[in-house]
Amino acid sequence: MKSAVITFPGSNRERDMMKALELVTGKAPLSVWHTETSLPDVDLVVLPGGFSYGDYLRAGAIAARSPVMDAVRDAASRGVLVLGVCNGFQMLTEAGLLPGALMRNAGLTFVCREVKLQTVNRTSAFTRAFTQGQVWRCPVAHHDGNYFADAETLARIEGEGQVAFRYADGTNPNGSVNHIAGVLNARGNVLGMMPHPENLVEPLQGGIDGRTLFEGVAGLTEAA
Ligand SMILES: NC(=O)CC[C@H](N)C(=O)O
Repeated sequence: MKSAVITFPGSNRERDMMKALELVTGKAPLSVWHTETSLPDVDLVVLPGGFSYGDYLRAGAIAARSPVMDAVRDAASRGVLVLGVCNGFQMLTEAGLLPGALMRNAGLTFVCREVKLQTVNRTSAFTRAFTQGQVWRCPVAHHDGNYFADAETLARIEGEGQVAFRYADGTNPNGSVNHIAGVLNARGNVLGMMPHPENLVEPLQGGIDGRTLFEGVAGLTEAA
């Protein structure tokens, strides 16, 4: 599987993401700077976490207007897989590639801890390697992770199965509506999520729960 990770000014999880992808897929991703106007021919494009443009204006808002985002939009429309983690999720909502918005955490503080996620839709490449309803561990680190969508949008994404992950076991760290931690586009090839699966892929990190997502993307395993 060929992948590319886009770095923006202020990204800080791009290396973690590249290491996780190489570890799980056996192939090093390409690194793309945000000023590029085209993308290499890849199966997966990743917008990593961080503090692009210092989170000025709104987290992800300025990066969402980067030159490379037109190429990301084009890739998504062609069915290429696009994954946005944390700041990347914020960029995808700001770019209109995913519904809803990420607001300031309900507790108004930065949260850096481990949460439990439940996989509630396993029809996408990102979620197919999980079992239905699987609860898994994943770290979060953000101050704007409070997912919100208006009532109409919420009813639509819930009805269409676009909610990929929910915070489970009372671990919602930010007040997200319906405990939503990850959202798919209608076609299922774009996923945004606040937690960081790339930070739980080898025993040295305290667990390997995050590997399942990358295995699904790479088509390595598919749960029954
Ligand atoms: N780890 C991250 O990507 C953080 C995203 C963003 N800067 C926030 O704090 O909400």
